[in-house]
Amino acid sequence: MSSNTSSLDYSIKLNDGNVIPSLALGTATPPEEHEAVPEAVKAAIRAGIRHIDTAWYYGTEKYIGKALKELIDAGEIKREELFITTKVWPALWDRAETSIKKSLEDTGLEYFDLVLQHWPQTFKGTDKNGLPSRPYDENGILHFGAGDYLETYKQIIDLRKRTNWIKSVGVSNFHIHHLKRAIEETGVVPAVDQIEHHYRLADQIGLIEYAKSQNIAIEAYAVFGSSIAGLIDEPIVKKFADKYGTTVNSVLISYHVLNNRIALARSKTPERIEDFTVLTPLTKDDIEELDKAGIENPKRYITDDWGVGLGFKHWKTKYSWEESK
Ligand SMILES: NC(=O)C1=CN([C@@H]2O[C@H](COP(=O)(O)OP(=O)(O)OC[C@H]3O[C@@H](n4cnc5c(N)ncnc54)[C@H](O)[C@@H]3O)[C@@H](O)[C@H]2O)C=CC1
Ligand SMILES: O=C1O[C@H](CO)[C@@H](O)[C@@H]1O
Repeated sequence: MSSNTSSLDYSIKLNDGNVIPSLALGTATPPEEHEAVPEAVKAAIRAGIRHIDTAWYYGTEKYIGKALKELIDAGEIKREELFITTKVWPALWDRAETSIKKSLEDTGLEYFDLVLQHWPQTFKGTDKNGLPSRPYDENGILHFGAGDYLETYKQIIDLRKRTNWIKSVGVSNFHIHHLKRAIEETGVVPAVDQIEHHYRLADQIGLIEYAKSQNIAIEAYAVFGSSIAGLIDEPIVKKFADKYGTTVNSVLISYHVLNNRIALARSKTPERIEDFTVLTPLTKDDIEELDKAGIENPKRYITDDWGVGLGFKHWKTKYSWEESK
């Protein structure tokens, strides 16, 4: 690896032959920050990032679309140079076509490079605003188990055959048993599994090994510790940033990129987004040290377990457990 290698130089060939850039800008942004999304997307693309991760659920697709249109119209970038991912949310589990159509309309795109099933879960009903988002009832219970979760993956596969909307098909938050079932029942191995992963989430190691055995690429989310940026101030991360003269953002991204995983990273600050592209040349020993620290002190930031068995045992979400059976 030369000293001027950048995380932008890394990409992965998916099991369907398509190539995915190893670094993506994440866009799961709180509503009060949606207006900042176009500038973040523009900053990312201007910094050389070619991969944008979004989802119907995030409500940010029209803001992404605005930025893309501006850059494409100005001749700064071509659509085919970008890799854009969307996802189908569990409340739309049996309406993948509706979901993807809306995502296409909002982004103004003609196709997505990757469409993921967001969770191996199905929700019933709508929220208090009438939206199929997180449909908690008046007692604060989220009713899930509306149908067979695999229906969503099957519908996305079918849509790829019937339309020109989708290049690659994948899943998110699937554990080993979900992946096995998806492969057995459809014969289509997901191109990626997008999961929470960082050095403090040691319980993903088995899943990652299984994915590798099936040639499923791993996309890591919450690489900075999600919305609370919980990993940014960790002394061990700072230590490696200081050792290599880089930033904590660069260390946390490089941990994945150097391990052949895709890192999804979010910020609305252009200077930080530029730091995402800097590679920290972590050695095998550095990575082992990070892994060891995580095994000793594990942490999961996204606690929407919804009974899908991701291994997080310490969080009480308001769901009706009975309905998941
Ligand atoms: N498939 C799924 O279920 C999920 C997918 N995702 C995807 O992954 C992306 C990344 O994950 P996120 O949860 O957004 O979190 P993240 O781990 O990328 O952290 C984002 C937060 O860190 C802050 N931050 C970044 N650098 C910082 C610094 N140097 N100092 C202080 N704060 C800093 C940002 O302002 C933001 O609040 C999402 O945006 C989304 O695209 C995220 C969660 C779940
Ligand atoms: O993608 C997602 O983002 C939210 C929170 O960041 C999470 O619930 C969902 O899976």
